[in-house]
Amino acid sequence: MSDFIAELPPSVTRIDGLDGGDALRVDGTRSSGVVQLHGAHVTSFVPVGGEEMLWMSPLAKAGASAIRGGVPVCFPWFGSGVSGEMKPSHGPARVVPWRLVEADDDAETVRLHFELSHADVAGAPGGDRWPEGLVAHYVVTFGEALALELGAVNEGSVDVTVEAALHTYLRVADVRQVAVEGAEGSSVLDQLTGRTHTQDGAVVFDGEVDSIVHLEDAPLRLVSRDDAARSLLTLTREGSGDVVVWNPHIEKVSAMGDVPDDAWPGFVCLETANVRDNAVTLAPGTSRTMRATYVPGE
Ligand SMILES: O=P(O)(O)OC[C@H]1O[C@@H](O)[C@H](O)[C@@H](O)[C@@H]1O
Repeated sequence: MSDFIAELPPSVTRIDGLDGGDALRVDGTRSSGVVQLHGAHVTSFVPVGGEEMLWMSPLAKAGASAIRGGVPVCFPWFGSGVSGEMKPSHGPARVVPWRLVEADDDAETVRLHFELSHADVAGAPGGDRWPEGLVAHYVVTFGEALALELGAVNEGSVDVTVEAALHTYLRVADVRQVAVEGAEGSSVLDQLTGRTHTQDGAVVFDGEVDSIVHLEDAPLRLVSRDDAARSLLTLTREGSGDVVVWNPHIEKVSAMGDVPDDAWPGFVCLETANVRDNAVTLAPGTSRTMRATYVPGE
Protein backbone atom coordinates (compact mmCIF):
# COMPACT_ATOMS: atom_id res chain seq x y z
CA MET A 1 0.00 0.00 0.00
CA SER A 2 2.83 2.34 -0.89
CA ASP A 3 0.50 4.95 -2.33
CA PHE A 4 -0.74 5.87 1.13
CA ILE A 5 0.86 8.15 3.64
CA ALA A 6 2.12 6.21 6.65
CA GLU A 7 -0.39 7.55 9.15
CA LEU A 8 -4.03 8.37 8.84
CA PRO A 9 -5.84 10.43 11.48
CA PRO A 10 -8.32 8.49 13.67
CA SER A 11 -11.24 9.77 11.59
CA VAL A 12 -9.92 8.09 8.40
CA THR A 13 -9.80 4.33 7.82
CA ARG A 14 -8.51 2.38 4.85
CA ILE A 15 -11.20 0.06 3.47
CA ASP A 16 -11.69 -2.11 0.40
CA GLY A 17 -13.06 0.02 -2.40
CA LEU A 18 -14.97 -0.72 -5.59
CA ASP A 19 -13.69 -3.64 -7.70
CA GLY A 20 -10.75 -4.50 -5.48
CA GLY A 21 -9.34 -0.97 -5.30
CA ASP A 22 -8.49 0.91 -2.12
CA ALA A 23 -10.73 3.48 -0.51
CA LEU A 24 -10.78 5.73 2.53
CA ARG A 25 -13.69 5.85 4.93
CA VAL A 26 -14.13 9.17 6.70
CA ASP A 27 -15.99 9.46 10.01
CA GLY A 28 -15.88 13.12 10.96
CA THR A 29 -17.77 15.02 13.64
CA ARG A 30 -19.98 16.72 11.04
CA SER A 31 -20.20 14.15 8.25
CA SER A 32 -19.04 10.78 7.02
CA GLY A 33 -18.25 9.40 3.60
CA VAL A 34 -15.98 7.42 1.30
CA VAL A 35 -13.32 8.37 -1.24
CA GLN A 36 -11.96 5.79 -3.70
CA LEU A 37 -8.31 6.07 -4.64
CA HIS A 38 -9.39 5.29 -8.21
CA GLY A 39 -10.02 8.79 -9.56
CA ALA A 40 -9.83 10.30 -6.01
CA HIS A 41 -13.50 9.70 -6.43
CA VAL A 42 -15.88 10.71 -3.61
CA THR A 43 -18.56 8.02 -3.58
CA SER A 44 -20.42 8.96 -0.40
CA PHE A 45 -21.12 12.07 1.68
CA VAL A 46 -23.57 11.89 4.58
CA PRO A 47 -23.97 14.84 6.95
CA VAL A 48 -24.47 13.77 10.58
CA GLY A 49 -28.21 13.30 11.11
CA GLY A 50 -28.84 13.71 7.37
CA GLU A 51 -29.11 11.59 4.25
CA GLU A 52 -26.67 10.53 1.53
CA MET A 53 -26.08 13.52 -0.76
CA LEU A 54 -24.51 11.68 -3.70
CA TRP A 55 -26.06 9.28 -6.19
CA MET A 56 -24.16 6.10 -7.07
CA SER A 57 -25.14 3.72 -9.81
CA PRO A 58 -25.71 0.16 -8.52
CA LEU A 59 -23.82 -0.92 -11.70
CA ALA A 60 -20.80 1.35 -11.07
CA LYS A 61 -17.38 -0.15 -11.84
CA ALA A 62 -13.89 1.16 -11.13
CA GLY A 63 -11.82 -0.54 -13.79
CA ALA A 64 -10.61 1.06 -17.00
CA SER A 65 -13.77 3.17 -16.97
CA ALA A 66 -14.91 5.95 -14.68
CA ILE A 67 -17.06 5.21 -11.66
CA ARG A 68 -20.68 6.12 -12.49
CA GLY A 69 -21.96 8.38 -9.72
CA GLY A 70 -20.34 10.25 -6.84
CA VAL A 71 -17.89 12.93 -7.97
CA PRO A 72 -15.80 12.04 -11.05
CA VAL A 73 -12.90 14.48 -11.51
CA CYS A 74 -12.80 15.46 -15.19
CA PHE A 75 -9.27 16.67 -15.91
CA PRO A 76 -7.21 17.88 -17.79
CA TRP A 77 -9.91 17.94 -20.47
CA PHE A 78 -13.70 17.81 -20.51
CA GLY A 79 -15.61 15.47 -22.83
CA SER A 80 -13.50 15.26 -25.97
CA GLY A 81 -11.63 18.48 -25.05
CA VAL A 82 -11.33 21.86 -26.75
CA SER A 83 -10.01 20.17 -29.92
CA GLY A 84 -12.92 17.70 -29.93
CA GLU A 85 -10.58 14.74 -30.39
CA MET A 86 -9.27 13.88 -26.92
CA LYS A 87 -9.75 10.42 -25.42
CA PRO A 88 -10.85 9.03 -23.04
CA SER A 89 -13.91 11.19 -22.46
CA HIS A 90 -13.33 13.67 -19.60
CA GLY A 91 -9.60 12.87 -19.32
CA PRO A 92 -7.47 10.23 -17.56
CA ALA A 93 -7.75 11.69 -14.02
CA ARG A 94 -10.97 9.79 -13.30
CA VAL A 95 -9.63 6.38 -14.37
CA VAL A 96 -6.35 6.11 -12.46
CA PRO A 97 -5.48 5.86 -8.76
CA TRP A 98 -4.39 9.16 -7.17
CA ARG A 99 -1.78 9.50 -4.41
CA LEU A 100 -2.93 10.57 -0.97
CA VAL A 101 -0.21 12.98 0.13
CA GLU A 102 -1.78 14.32 3.32
CA ALA A 103 -4.71 13.58 5.63
CA ASP A 104 -5.69 15.51 8.74
CA ASP A 105 -8.65 16.37 10.88
CA ASP A 106 -9.76 18.91 13.48
CA ALA A 107 -12.86 19.42 15.60
CA GLU A 108 -15.03 20.24 12.58
CA THR A 109 -13.50 18.81 9.43
CA VAL A 110 -11.55 15.94 7.87
CA ARG A 111 -9.29 16.84 4.98
CA LEU A 112 -7.77 14.54 2.35
CA HIS A 113 -5.21 15.90 -0.10
CA PHE A 114 -4.58 13.88 -3.29
CA GLU A 115 -2.06 14.50 -6.03
CA LEU A 116 -1.68 13.32 -9.64
CA SER A 117 1.18 13.98 -12.02
CA HIS A 118 2.45 12.89 -15.43
CA ALA A 119 4.21 9.83 -13.97
CA ASP A 120 0.98 8.65 -12.29
CA VAL A 121 -0.96 8.51 -15.56
CA ALA A 122 1.81 6.89 -17.62
CA GLY A 123 0.37 3.90 -19.47
CA ALA A 124 -3.25 4.85 -18.68
CA PRO A 125 -5.69 5.69 -21.49
CA GLY A 126 -4.91 9.29 -22.53
CA GLY A 127 -1.88 9.41 -20.24
CA ASP A 128 0.38 10.38 -23.16
CA ARG A 129 -1.72 13.56 -23.62
CA TRP A 130 -1.15 14.69 -20.00
CA PRO A 131 1.35 17.59 -20.22
CA GLU A 132 4.67 16.70 -18.66
CA GLY A 133 4.91 19.43 -16.02
CA LEU A 134 1.23 19.40 -15.04
CA VAL A 135 0.41 18.41 -11.45
CA ALA A 136 -3.14 18.19 -10.08
CA HIS A 137 -3.90 18.74 -6.40
CA TYR A 138 -7.30 17.73 -5.10
CA VAL A 139 -8.38 18.52 -1.56
CA VAL A 140 -11.60 16.94 -0.29
CA THR A 141 -12.94 18.33 2.99
CA PHE A 142 -15.70 16.60 4.93
CA GLY A 143 -17.45 19.06 7.25
CA GLU A 144 -21.05 20.24 7.47
CA ALA A 145 -20.58 20.75 3.74
CA LEU A 146 -18.61 18.76 1.19
CA ALA A 147 -15.85 21.09 -0.03
CA LEU A 148 -13.82 20.18 -3.12
CA GLU A 149 -10.74 22.06 -4.29
CA LEU A 150 -9.01 21.17 -7.56
CA GLY A 151 -5.72 22.89 -8.26
CA ALA A 152 -3.64 22.69 -11.43
CA VAL A 153 0.05 23.58 -11.19
CA ASN A 154 2.36 23.98 -14.18
CA GLU A 155 5.78 22.81 -13.03
CA GLY A 156 7.00 22.52 -16.62
CA SER A 157 8.71 24.95 -18.96
CA VAL A 158 5.96 25.57 -21.54
CA ASP A 159 2.39 26.85 -21.35
CA VAL A 160 -0.25 24.27 -20.50
CA THR A 161 -4.00 24.57 -21.20
CA VAL A 162 -6.43 22.62 -19.03
CA GLU A 163 -10.16 22.09 -18.66
CA ALA A 164 -11.68 20.84 -15.41
CA ALA A 165 -15.06 19.74 -14.07
CA LEU A 166 -16.19 18.27 -10.76
CA HIS A 167 -18.91 16.07 -12.21
CA THR A 168 -21.06 15.76 -9.05
CA TYR A 169 -24.01 13.34 -9.20
CA LEU A 170 -26.55 14.64 -6.66
CA ARG A 171 -29.18 12.22 -5.37
CA VAL A 172 -32.75 13.48 -5.82
CA ALA A 173 -36.14 11.83 -5.31
CA ASP A 174 -37.21 12.64 -8.89
CA VAL A 175 -35.27 14.93 -11.21
CA ARG A 176 -38.54 16.02 -12.87
CA GLN A 177 -39.59 17.57 -9.56
CA VAL A 178 -36.47 19.69 -8.98
CA ALA A 179 -35.12 22.90 -10.47
CA VAL A 180 -31.79 24.72 -10.45
CA GLU A 181 -32.01 28.39 -9.51
CA GLY A 182 -29.30 31.01 -9.95
CA ALA A 183 -28.51 30.66 -13.65
CA GLU A 184 -31.29 32.96 -14.89
CA GLY A 185 -30.02 35.29 -17.64
CA SER A 186 -26.77 33.34 -18.17
CA SER A 187 -25.47 32.31 -21.57
CA VAL A 188 -26.00 28.56 -22.07
CA LEU A 189 -24.31 26.30 -24.63
CA ASP A 190 -26.76 23.46 -25.25
CA GLN A 191 -24.49 20.48 -25.96
CA LEU A 192 -27.40 18.61 -27.54
CA THR A 193 -27.93 21.17 -30.31
CA GLY A 194 -24.62 23.06 -30.31
CA ARG A 195 -26.62 26.30 -29.99
CA THR A 196 -26.31 29.06 -27.43
CA HIS A 197 -29.26 30.70 -25.67
CA THR A 198 -29.98 32.81 -22.62
CA GLN A 199 -31.34 30.90 -19.63
CA ASP A 200 -34.94 31.90 -18.99
CA GLY A 201 -36.03 31.08 -15.43
CA ALA A 202 -34.82 28.10 -13.43
CA VAL A 203 -33.34 25.03 -15.17
CA VAL A 204 -35.85 22.15 -15.18
CA PHE A 205 -35.54 18.55 -16.36
CA ASP A 206 -38.56 17.70 -18.47
CA GLY A 207 -36.27 16.04 -21.04
CA GLU A 208 -32.56 15.40 -21.56
CA VAL A 209 -30.45 18.33 -20.34
CA ASP A 210 -26.76 18.71 -21.25
CA SER A 211 -25.82 22.38 -20.83
CA ILE A 212 -22.68 24.37 -20.25
CA VAL A 213 -23.87 27.43 -18.33
CA HIS A 214 -21.40 30.32 -18.39
CA LEU A 215 -21.69 31.69 -14.90
CA GLU A 216 -18.76 32.96 -12.93
CA ASP A 217 -18.71 31.91 -9.28
CA ALA A 218 -22.37 32.72 -8.52
CA PRO A 219 -24.11 30.30 -6.11
CA LEU A 220 -26.75 27.90 -7.36
CA ARG A 221 -29.67 26.39 -5.45
CA LEU A 222 -31.29 23.05 -6.08
CA VAL A 223 -34.93 23.43 -5.10
CA SER A 224 -38.13 21.46 -5.19
CA ARG A 225 -40.41 22.57 -8.06
CA ASP A 226 -43.42 22.22 -5.75
CA ASP A 227 -41.92 24.47 -3.13
CA ALA A 228 -39.12 26.69 -4.45
CA ALA A 229 -38.75 28.21 -1.00
CA ARG A 230 -37.33 24.87 0.19
CA SER A 231 -33.69 24.45 -0.77
CA LEU A 232 -32.47 20.90 -1.24
CA LEU A 233 -28.88 22.03 -1.59
CA THR A 234 -26.73 25.09 -2.24
CA LEU A 235 -23.60 25.03 -4.38
CA THR A 236 -21.07 27.81 -3.96
CA ARG A 237 -18.05 28.13 -6.26
CA GLU A 238 -14.76 29.97 -6.56
CA GLY A 239 -12.46 30.18 -9.57
CA SER A 240 -15.03 28.61 -11.87
CA GLY A 241 -16.49 30.14 -15.02
CA ASP A 242 -19.01 27.41 -15.87
CA VAL A 243 -21.53 25.01 -14.45
CA VAL A 244 -22.39 21.93 -16.47
CA VAL A 245 -25.93 20.71 -15.85
CA TRP A 246 -26.71 17.19 -17.00
CA ASN A 247 -29.34 14.48 -16.82
CA PRO A 248 -29.57 11.86 -19.61
CA HIS A 249 -33.34 11.24 -19.28
CA ILE A 250 -35.06 8.12 -20.57
CA GLU A 251 -33.63 7.69 -24.07
CA LYS A 252 -29.93 8.29 -23.55
CA VAL A 253 -29.82 6.16 -20.42
CA SER A 254 -30.75 3.06 -22.40
CA ALA A 255 -27.39 3.34 -24.18
CA MET A 256 -25.46 3.58 -20.90
CA GLY A 257 -24.35 0.16 -19.71
CA ASP A 258 -23.59 1.27 -16.16
CA VAL A 259 -26.91 2.96 -15.31
CA PRO A 260 -30.10 0.88 -14.87
CA ASP A 261 -32.78 2.00 -17.35
CA ASP A 262 -35.09 3.22 -14.60
CA ALA A 263 -32.43 5.04 -12.55
CA TRP A 264 -32.18 8.37 -14.43
CA PRO A 265 -34.83 10.20 -12.36
CA GLY A 266 -32.70 9.64 -9.24
CA PHE A 267 -29.88 12.06 -9.97
CA VAL A 268 -28.88 15.40 -11.38
CA CYS A 269 -25.32 16.47 -12.21
CA LEU A 270 -24.29 19.99 -11.20
CA GLU A 271 -20.67 20.30 -12.29
CA THR A 272 -18.41 23.12 -11.20
CA ALA A 273 -16.22 23.66 -14.24
CA ASN A 274 -13.84 25.63 -16.42
CA VAL A 275 -14.35 24.28 -19.93
CA ARG A 276 -14.23 25.25 -23.63
CA ASP A 277 -13.87 29.10 -23.77
CA ASN A 278 -13.03 29.06 -20.08
CA ALA A 279 -10.19 26.54 -20.43
CA VAL A 280 -7.27 27.84 -18.36
CA THR A 281 -3.80 28.45 -19.80
CA LEU A 282 -1.07 28.18 -17.18
CA ALA A 283 2.31 29.78 -17.84
CA PRO A 284 5.32 27.89 -16.40
CA GLY A 285 5.40 28.24 -12.61
CA THR A 286 1.75 29.28 -12.27
CA SER A 287 -1.32 27.58 -10.85
CA ARG A 288 -5.08 27.88 -10.75
CA THR A 289 -7.55 26.52 -8.20
CA MET A 290 -11.28 25.90 -8.53
CA ARG A 291 -13.48 25.31 -5.47
CA ALA A 292 -16.95 23.84 -5.07
CA THR A 293 -18.84 23.61 -1.78
CA TYR A 294 -22.05 21.60 -1.51
CA VAL A 295 -24.22 22.53 1.47
CA PRO A 296 -27.15 20.12 1.82
CA GLY A 297 -30.50 21.59 2.70
CA GLU A 298 -29.67 25.31 2.74
O1 LIG B 1 -20.50 9.09 -19.86
P1 LIG B 1 -19.52 10.12 -19.35
O2 LIG B 1 -18.25 10.15 -20.12
O3 LIG B 1 -19.30 9.98 -17.86
O4 LIG B 1 -20.20 11.53 -19.56
C1 LIG B 1 -21.47 11.78 -19.05
C2 LIG B 1 -21.92 13.19 -19.44
O5 LIG B 1 -21.09 14.11 -18.75
C3 LIG B 1 -21.52 15.46 -18.88
O6 LIG B 1 -20.68 16.26 -18.14
C4 LIG B 1 -21.46 15.86 -20.31
O7 LIG B 1 -21.91 17.20 -20.45
C5 LIG B 1 -22.31 14.91 -21.15
O8 LIG B 1 -22.21 15.26 -22.52
C6 LIG B 1 -21.88 13.48 -20.91
O9 LIG B 1 -22.76 12.62 -21.62
